[in-house]
Amino acid sequence: YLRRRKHGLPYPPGPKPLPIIGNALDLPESHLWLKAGEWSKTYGDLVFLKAFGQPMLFINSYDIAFDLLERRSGFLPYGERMRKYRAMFHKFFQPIVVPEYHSIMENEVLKMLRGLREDPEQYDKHVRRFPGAVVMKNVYGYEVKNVVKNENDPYVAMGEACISGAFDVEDYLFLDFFPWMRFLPEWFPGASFIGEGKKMRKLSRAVQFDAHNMTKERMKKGEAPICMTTVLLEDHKEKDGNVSAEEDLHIASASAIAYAAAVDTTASTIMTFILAVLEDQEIQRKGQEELDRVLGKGCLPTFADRESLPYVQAICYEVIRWEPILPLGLVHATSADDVYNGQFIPAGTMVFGNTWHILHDPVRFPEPDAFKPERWLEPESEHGPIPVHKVAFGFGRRICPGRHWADNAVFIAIASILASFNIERAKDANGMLIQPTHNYSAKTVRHLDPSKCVFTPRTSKVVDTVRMYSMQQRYES
Ligand code: HEM
Repeated sequence: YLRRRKHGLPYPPGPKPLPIIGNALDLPESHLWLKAGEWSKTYGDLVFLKAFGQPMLFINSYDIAFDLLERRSGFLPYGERMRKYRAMFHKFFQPIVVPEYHSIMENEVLKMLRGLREDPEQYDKHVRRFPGAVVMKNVYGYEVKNVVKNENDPYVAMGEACISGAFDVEDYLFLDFFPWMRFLPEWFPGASFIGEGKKMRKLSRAVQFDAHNMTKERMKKGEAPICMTTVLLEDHKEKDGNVSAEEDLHIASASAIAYAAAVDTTASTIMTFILAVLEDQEIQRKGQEELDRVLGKGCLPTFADRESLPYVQAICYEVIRWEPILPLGLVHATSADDVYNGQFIPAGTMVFGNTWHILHDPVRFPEPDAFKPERWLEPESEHGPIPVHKVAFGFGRRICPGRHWADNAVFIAIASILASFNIERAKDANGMLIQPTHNYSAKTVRHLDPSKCVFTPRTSKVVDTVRMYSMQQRYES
């Protein structure tokens, strides 16, 4: 209050706070992005709240997000450790490096197609395996086991447990408001988070180090393929040929983060594509028509075909726009007091860029809830769609470092599924079509539940390609 008085400026507008608890009762239990969008109708595109003294700022327009998070990104700094990780991610996920992973992606897509053909009931698992397998190869040079054989890959199982635990932690966000609660004894009613915290700490250490140490062992034996871990370890060797414990920890952490950040986001995006097709078969028909016309029926696309497939590309953009996987991005905090358009933003404010709202703006995206790839094919105009990659991957210097990788992985997965299968709604025991589910978890990264559907191979040529590939795999193993 005294700081604000010093500036003599108002906070940005927002719902009226109550004494002590502030706006705590205004915050919904889930789908905060929708509520924040609603507030913009009353308060404008910059909405300010305080819950138990914690200031929060919601940015509901692209222009303000660009101003505050891109132009003034200095007001959202990051620490030395994050700077280091970002440099590591950049080295392996920047646009000129990602094409080096194309052959791995094309190869892993074939395994996904095989999974979808042989075991369609578990289609979500095969979709999830794809980004996981590519990133495990990129990061650790490790070949993930197959889902078809129902083999549980130990590293993937551990990674999955850690990701799901990380999202469960969101149930304990109240600890940010009542930090003293961490001093409660574990037996205290409602203090189960202490035990959960201990479990998560153990798991996250295992995720950080198990695959990392496995790669180091393989390096010693001269068996490790070149990957992010081997290159970084070589780069950070000191004069005595060893990597310091501190650098080793940084490398292990950056690799584990890359895995966790890549799998969920990419898999959820591909799942959304399958939902869009189940909702509207016309999308599938048009995508397949383009693929057949450009490549010939039964041929699988490669990255070399991308430029010739504008409609398929438009489907990829629309999938990312329609159901943003991180609807409020990742929350940031301001490090210093700031003034924007005559309004005071105190240091320590949690800042949320409302990706969902920006990508559902009815002016730029007419009928925003409809899945319309065509909107990306229209000539660019001043009030036309904002390129999806400028919003869905965050803003400024904390922008997603994996966006080029994700863009490539999503394209090859969607184009290959379209070329290979007709996906339709399954029928129930009475022969009635089963409605697809729109059930997304409401956590930071949204997960879509699988729908009941049928994958029918489109041509025997695709079946043969996938089968030949499977035979080759069996022969090799
Ligand atoms: C469709 C897929 C993806 C989407 C929609 C997505 C979206 C995002 C968003 C919105 C952020 C927050 C940016 C911000 O704070 O402003 C983020 C951060 C991040 N993403 Fe992604 N991402 C995807 C895929 C990936 C992949 C494949 C990787 C790694 C290979 C990755 C690595 C990261 C990392 C490490 C961060 C944290 C960066 C930081 O805090 O400085 N992401 N992502």
